[in-house]
Amino acid sequence: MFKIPFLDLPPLRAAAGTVRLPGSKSISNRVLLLAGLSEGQTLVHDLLDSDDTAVMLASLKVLGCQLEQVPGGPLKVTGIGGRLVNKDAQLFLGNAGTAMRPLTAALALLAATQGGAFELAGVARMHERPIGDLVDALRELGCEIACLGSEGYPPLRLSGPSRLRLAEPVRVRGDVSSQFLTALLLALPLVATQDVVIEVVGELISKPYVHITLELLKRFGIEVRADGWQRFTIPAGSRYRSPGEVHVEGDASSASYFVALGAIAAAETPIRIEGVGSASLQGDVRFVEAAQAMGAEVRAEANALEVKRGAWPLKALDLDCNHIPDAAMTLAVMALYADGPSTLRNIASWRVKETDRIAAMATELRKLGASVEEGPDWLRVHPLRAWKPASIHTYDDHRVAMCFSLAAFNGLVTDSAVPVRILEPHCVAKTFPDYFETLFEVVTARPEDIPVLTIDGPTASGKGTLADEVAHELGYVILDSGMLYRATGLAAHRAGLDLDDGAAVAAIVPAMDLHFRKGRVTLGEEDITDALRAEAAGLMASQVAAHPQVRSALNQLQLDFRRVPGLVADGRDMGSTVFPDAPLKVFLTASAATRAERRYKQLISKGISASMEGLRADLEARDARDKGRSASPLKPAQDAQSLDNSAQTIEESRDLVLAWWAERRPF
Ligand SMILES: O=C(O)C1=C[C@@H](OP(=O)(O)O)[C@@H](O)[C@H](O)C1
Ligand SMILES: C=C(OP(=O)(O)O)C(=O)O
Repeated sequence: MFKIPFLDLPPLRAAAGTVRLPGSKSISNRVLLLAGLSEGQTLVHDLLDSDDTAVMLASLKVLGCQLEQVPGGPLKVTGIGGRLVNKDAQLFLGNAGTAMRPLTAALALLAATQGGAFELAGVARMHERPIGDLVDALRELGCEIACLGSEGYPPLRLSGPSRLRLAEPVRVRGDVSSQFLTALLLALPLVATQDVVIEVVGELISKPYVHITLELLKRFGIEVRADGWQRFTIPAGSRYRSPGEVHVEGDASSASYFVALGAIAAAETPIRIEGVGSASLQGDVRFVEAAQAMGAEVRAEANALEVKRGAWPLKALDLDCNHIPDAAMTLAVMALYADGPSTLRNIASWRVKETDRIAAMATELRKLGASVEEGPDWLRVHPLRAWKPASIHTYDDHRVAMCFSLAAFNGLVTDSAVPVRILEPHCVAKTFPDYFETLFEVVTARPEDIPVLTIDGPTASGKGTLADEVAHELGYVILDSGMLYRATGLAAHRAGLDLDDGAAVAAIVPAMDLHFRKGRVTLGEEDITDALRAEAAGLMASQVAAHPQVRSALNQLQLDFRRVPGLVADGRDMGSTVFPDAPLKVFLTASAATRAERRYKQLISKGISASMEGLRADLEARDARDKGRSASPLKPAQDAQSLDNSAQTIEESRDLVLAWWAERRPF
C-alpha cells in the first residue's frame, strides 16, 4: 500500500496482463458475520484483507468468536452459536457499512434476548451516514437503541434485555440503503422462534446486494421466502448451520477499474481479470454490460473476465445505475473518453456513502477540465480533450482514488498528456489495499513520461539513504546503481575474472541473474545483500566501474528501472549520463571528515573495527579515482542542484529535495 500524502501518476498509454482480484468485501463481511453467529467452525478461503474486514474481524473477536489464520490458507472461524459470550462491548467499525449495519441488527437482537450493552462507533464520516431506518425497524421490533450523537446516526448504544414483538411484520425503508434490509435478514434468524416477516417500505435500492444476502443465508442453512422485493419471511426455527467451508469470490466492484482499463487501454492484448466472471454472485459484475455498451470487448468465463478495447473513443452512455451503485463511479471517469455526454441516473445513494460521491465526482472531474452537470440523483459528464494536470482530492473514499487513476490515460485522447495526482492514496485500504501496486503491474508509459529524480555524489555522502527516503515519500521505484556495480564486481570476482579486464567483466553482465526485491539483492539463488555492503564489494565496484565497457553494459539494465510511477536513481553518473533528461538532478556532497565519521559509526555499530584516519584516506583516494576516470568521471551534471549535507539531518535533506521536486511538478 502507498502510505504517502500523494501519488503522482505519469501519463499512461497501454495496459495488458493479468490481475488477481482481492476478495469481495460484501461477501467477506457477510460470511464472517454468519460464521461468527453459527455454531462450530467455518473455514473461510480467499477472505478480503482490508480495513472493512479488519473491523468486522476485530468485533467478532471481542464478541467471543475464535479466529485462527491457517498460514497461507483459510481463516478458521469458530462461531458463538448465537449465545453471547461477552455482553458488554464497545466496537469500532471504521467506515464499513457492511459491518455497522448488520452488527447493529445482530447485537440489538442479542441484547434484547440475552441482555447486554454494546456501543457501536466509527470514523467521523460513519457518524454522518444514516442508519435511522434500521434503528426505527429494530425499535419497532422491541430493541432498545440510543443514538449517542444525532438521532438517526451512529454512534449507537444497544441494550437489553427487552421484549421482542415478532408477531407483526417489521417494516423497514429500502430507499436509502439496502444494507438496512440486509442487516435484518442476516440477524433475524437469531430470534426466529416463529415466522418473522419483513416488509420493505418504499422502492428498494441496490437490489443485487440483497440477492447476495439471500444466497449466503441459504449457504448457512436459512431459506428466506421472498415475495418480490417487498416482503421476506424468515421461517420459524431457522438456525445458522455452517457449510464448513466457504470460498470468497473476487470483488466485482474492484473488477470495474480493470474492466474500464481494458476498455480504455488494452488495444492489443486483453486484460485478464481473475476472481469474478459470469458465475458471480455479485450484481456488480453487470458493470461489464455498461462497459460493453461503451464499446469494450469482453469475454467472460465462469470466474474470469478478459477485456479489450473495442470502440474508440468510447461510446457515450445513458444508464440507470441503481443496480451497480459502487461500480458506476468508474463509468463517470470512462465518460471522459467517450464520444458524447454520458448520464448516470438513479444514484441518489451516492450522497450518503464514504462521501457525497455525486458532489465529489463532479468537483474532481471539473479539476481535470471536464464539464459536468449534477442533480439530486444524477450526474452528466462530457468528454474531455483539453486536460489539465490536477490534484485529485479523495475524501477518504477508496473508489474516488481508484477510479481517478483511469484519468492518467488522457494521452490516448490528447497530444498534450498530463500526469494526475491522487491525494491520500492509502484510502484504498478500505477494500483494495494493493490497488495501485496491482495497477502498476499491468500498465505501461513512455519512458520519457516517467519522472526521474537523480541523486549523485561521492561515497558515504548519504545518497543511498536520501534516495530511499525520497523514493518512499513519492512512492517511486528506486535504483541503487552502486549496488549494480557492486554486484557486477562480486559476480566477476566469483567467476574468477581479472577485475582489470573490462571486456571480460562486461561480458558477464547480460547473463547476470540479478534481482532487487524488497530491499534484498539476489544473484541466482543466493541473497548477496550483506556481501554487497561489505567494504571489499565497494572496492571491487570502484574497480569494475572504471571500464567504459562495463558502464555501457550496465546502461540498459539501469534504464529498465524507469518504471511507473517514477524513479529515484542514486549513484555517480545518474544525472550526468544515464538519465540526462531527469527533471531534478541532485549532487550530494559532504566534507571528507563528515563522511569518514559516518562510515566509522556505521562500521562500529556493526561491530566492525575501523580507524577514522584510515577511512578518510580511503575515501579521498576513492574520490580521486572516481573524479579522474575517463568514463563518466564523478562530476555534477551541468543542471544539477548541489546539496552539501554535512550539517543536515536526513529529514532536512529529504524535505529540501522534495521541495525542489515540488517546484518542478505541474500541480
Ligand atoms: O450490502 C452491501 O454489501 C453493500 C450495499 C451497497 O450499499 P447501499 O445499499 O447503501 O447502496 C453498496 O454500495 C455497498 O458498498 C455494499
Ligand atoms: C459504499 C461502500 O461501502 P459501505 O460498505 O461502507 O457502504 C463502498 O464500498 O463503495
